[in-house]
Amino acid sequence: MIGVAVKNKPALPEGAAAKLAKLGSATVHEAMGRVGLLKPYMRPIYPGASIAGAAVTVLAQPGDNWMLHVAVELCSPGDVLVVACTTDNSDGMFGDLLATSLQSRGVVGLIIDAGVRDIATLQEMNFPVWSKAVNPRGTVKATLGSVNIPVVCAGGLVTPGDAVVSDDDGVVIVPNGQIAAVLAKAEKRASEEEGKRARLASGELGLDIYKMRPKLEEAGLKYYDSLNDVPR
Ligand SMILES: O=C([O-])CC(=O)C(=O)O
Ligand SMILES: [Mg+2]
Repeated sequence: MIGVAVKNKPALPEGAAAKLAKLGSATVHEAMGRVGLLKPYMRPIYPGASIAGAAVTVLAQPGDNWMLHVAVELCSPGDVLVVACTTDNSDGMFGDLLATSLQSRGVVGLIIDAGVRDIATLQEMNFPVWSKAVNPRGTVKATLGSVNIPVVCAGGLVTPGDAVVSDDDGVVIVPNGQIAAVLAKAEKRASEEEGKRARLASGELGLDIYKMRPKLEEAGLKYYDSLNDVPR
């Protein structure tokens, strides 16, 4: 689907973005049933950023950032721009000028399965980007793609209005219709982790907390006092 720009998309449930950002990509991905992650080559351009928001999607052509300019107008406060390419590309499609434009519309970050440049300025601006590459190589504005259609970005399906959760660990996509259920599961998981963290900090072993000893024994694990005692 090329040459299409869709103006509207579903909103996130009220308050979901802040909760998802706080829970983080690892907990949200586990709560989804260990799915939803983009490929781990998608790295933040600086550490410490943690965002969640509604996806505005772009399908761009390699070496061409024309559709990013089309997308800016279709973004609303709290959105995250998600850029996929019709074929593999790592050119520097995005920099501080486009970021200035997105920030003026309240966009909280960019996920791009291609390259980004001007990263020192992006860090100063507090505009986080997760990308495949950092690359000063510039792009043209010559070939149509699309905005706000379903795209595959870094191996993950992203539909406009899905929740994007990104932090130092990576990027996870939560389909819009699953957000409430995933939030409930993720919050339960986070509170259970708090209890576990306190027990581990006090020196209790995961082996005991998770009742692993009988299963390890059943699987055949044997302890020896010294390497010399091991039959061979
Ligand atoms: O202008 C471009 O093509 C990308 C860029 O560097 C910017 O947005 O600052
Ligand atoms: Mg620039």
